[in-house]
Amino acid sequence: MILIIMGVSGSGKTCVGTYLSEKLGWTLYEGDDYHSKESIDKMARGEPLTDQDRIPWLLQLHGIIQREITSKANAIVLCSALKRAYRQMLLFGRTCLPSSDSPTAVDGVWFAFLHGPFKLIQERLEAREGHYMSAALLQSQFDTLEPPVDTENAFSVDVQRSIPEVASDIESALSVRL
Ligand SMILES: Nc1ncnc2c1ncn2[C@@H]1O[C@H](COP(=O)(O)OP(=O)(O)OP(=O)(O)O)[C@@H](O)[C@H]1O
Ligand SMILES: O=C(O)[C@H](O)[C@@H](O)[C@H](O)[C@H](O)CO
Repeated sequence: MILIIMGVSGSGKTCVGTYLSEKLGWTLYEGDDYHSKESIDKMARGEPLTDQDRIPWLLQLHGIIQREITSKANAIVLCSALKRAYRQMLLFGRTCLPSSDSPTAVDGVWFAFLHGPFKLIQERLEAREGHYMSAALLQSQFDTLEPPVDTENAFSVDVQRSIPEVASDIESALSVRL
């Protein structure tokens, strides 16, 4: 089973993913670790990434997902995956381009979409310390976001709850899909 935890910056991907990885013993891949230095510097300057910035990053994560599927492992991948085309690229690599009109899924790969009100996520980002991503980029994240649809093997999780509760909601959603 591959769980891709997605959502805008500040939605809680790292906190919830780390909590779940430790609880379930699943391997955790933090998508931020695979951004280029140029992309990180760009975000640190308060500039949103473009599709071109994200493609090599998404293709790296696609390679990881493919490898984990082949080894029949359980793993958690943290990736904003804001656009449907990005999610298709995570699943199918370059072959998904141009993105098809009808998104498709891969058996055993699920997207947990962390969602919540702009103001709450903004407050959490503003309180976060030691991270290059500024709260000033949050609006561009919401502007770019295309919430996943059911045919993408996706489910939504409300982040207006504690980290353990959000994690428990993800576990419950997965348990009825296993
Ligand atoms: N459910 C929650 N309840 C309270 N605080 C939370 C919750 N989820 C995340 N936070 C806090 O919000 C901030 C952002 O969380 P986190 O870094 O996990 O988000 P992210 O989606 O990984 O962000 P990015 O994509 O920028 O890395 C952190 O300071 C974290 O402690
Ligand atoms: O797609 C993007 O714009 C980035 O992945 C952001 O969503 C992340 O929040 C960034 O990696 C900081 O962690």
